[in-house]
Order: sequence, then C-alpha cells, then structure tokens
Amino acid sequence: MYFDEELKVPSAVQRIGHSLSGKQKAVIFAVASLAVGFFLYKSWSSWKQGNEEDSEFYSLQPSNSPRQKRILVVGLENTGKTTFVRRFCKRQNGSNSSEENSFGQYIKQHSVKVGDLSITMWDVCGAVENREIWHDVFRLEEVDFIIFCVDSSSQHTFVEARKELHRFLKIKVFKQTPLILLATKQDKSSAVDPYALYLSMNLENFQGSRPILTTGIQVSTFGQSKGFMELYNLLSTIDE
Ligand SMILES: Nc1nc2c(ncn2[C@@H]2O[C@H](COP(=O)(O)OP(=O)(O)OP(=O)(O)O)[C@@H](O)[C@H]2O)c(=O)[nH]1
Ligand SMILES: [Mg+2]
Repeated sequence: MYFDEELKVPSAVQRIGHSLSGKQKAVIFAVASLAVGFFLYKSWSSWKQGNEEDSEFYSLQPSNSPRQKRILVVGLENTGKTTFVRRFCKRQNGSNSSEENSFGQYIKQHSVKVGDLSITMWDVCGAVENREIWHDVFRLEEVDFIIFCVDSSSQHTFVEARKELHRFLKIKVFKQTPLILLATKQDKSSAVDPYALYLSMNLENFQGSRPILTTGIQVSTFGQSKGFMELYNLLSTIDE
C-alpha cells in the first residue's frame, strides 16, 4: 500500500471514497450511526440495570438498634474481595463507613451500618505468600460469617480454591462458622452460576456442622454492583 503525498491517506481508500455515489455514502453513514447508537444504548442499559440493583441496597437506612455481624472475607488473590468489600461498605452518603488497617497491611477492617445490621468486614489478602495469615485471623475476634470469594469466571482456579477452602474450614475455631460461598465477577461471559460453583467446591463433608449458602455478585468498572441486596438478605436472615 502506498500513500498519497498530499493527503497522507491510502490511495486505495481515497479511490473508494471517490467512486461512491452520494446515496451510497448516506447509507454507510446511516449504518455507522445505527451501530454507534446501538453500542451507546447497550452501555447505558447495562449501567442502568446495575444501578437499579444498587439503589435497593443503597436506599436501606440504618436502624436504631442494629445487630452486629463480624465477617471474615477470604479467597485466592485477584478474586475481587477488596473491590467487593469497599463497594459494599461505602454507603452513598459516605458518613457511616470506615476502613483501617488491622493486623498490619494485609488485613483491612471495614465497618458499616446498613439496614438492620452493623457490619464489620475483614478483607484478608489472598496472595500465596500471605495465605498463612488466614490461619492466624482467628486471633482477630470471634466471627459470625466466613465469606469465601471465588472468581466465577476463572474455572482454572477452582481446584486451588477448593483446596484452600477445605483447609480453611478445618481450622478449629471456624468449625461451626456459617459460610457464604461468593461467586464474584458474575458479569463476565465465562462466569459459572453460583450453584455450579458450589457443586465444584465439594462441600458435602462440611455441611453437617454449619449453614453453607451461596450467591453471586458483580461490580462493574464504573462501580455499579449487582447481587448486594441478596447478600444482605442472607446476612440478615441467618442467625448462628
Ligand atoms: N469484571 C469484573 N471485574 C472485577 C469484579 N470485581 C473485581 N474485579 C477486578 O478484579 C481485579 C482484582 O480485584 P481485587 O478486588 O483487587 O481482588 P482481591 O481479591 O482483593 O485480590 P488480593 O488483594 O490480591 O487478594 C481488579 O482488576 C478488579 O477491578 C467484577 O465483579 N467484575
Ligand atoms: Mg485485595
């Protein structure tokens, strides 16, 4: 391909431009406009869908006598724990949530009052070299729930996630602690649904001693979330 000296556009493209009639140009313009319009509509509707989901959860007002829930959030690295915890605990008015280091830089403590609950979440780093911390976290405080996050779109990590989850559930102090298996990144096209994820974790042997529940969430790049209301309902209905 060579370039026209003056216009710096490929001559082949230039020739096509010249050979099109006004009508053909109008058709191409209309098709391109429709494609752009469709793309904008799809982006807007997925943003709106996420936002609607959010609004139910974010409109919950804190009650005067909330029940305390202490929740440990663990899972392999890159599963979306920090994204989830920050978004869940950051209320729109921002006035009643907090984030601080707990046990050094690898565990972040978040607190929020939402609806009927006063929630403290510990977001524990998931990188391999830090996983031994998981086994020390019982020193934090008594916990009411374990939320174990699995990136539902990364099926190649399921075996490792299952191994770590089983290891974690065998820790003595957590032997009866209710578990919520959280299927994160549900927006991704390769994501499996929460029930399929639950089956792949082989949790039958752990079921006798504790409630085990599963649900899914997603948090978009723009911060819109889905599934938080259902998670809130699970947290508020189970009483240990
Ligand atoms: N598509 C999509 N991406 C997500 C979602 N949640 C988190 N992510 C992305 O996943 C990546 C990892 O998220 P983090 O929240 O840092 O993961 P983490 O589990 O805290 O990782 P560690 O702290 O290393 O254990 C980031 O690039 C996030 O933007 C989601 O619901 N959907
Ligand atoms: Mg993190």
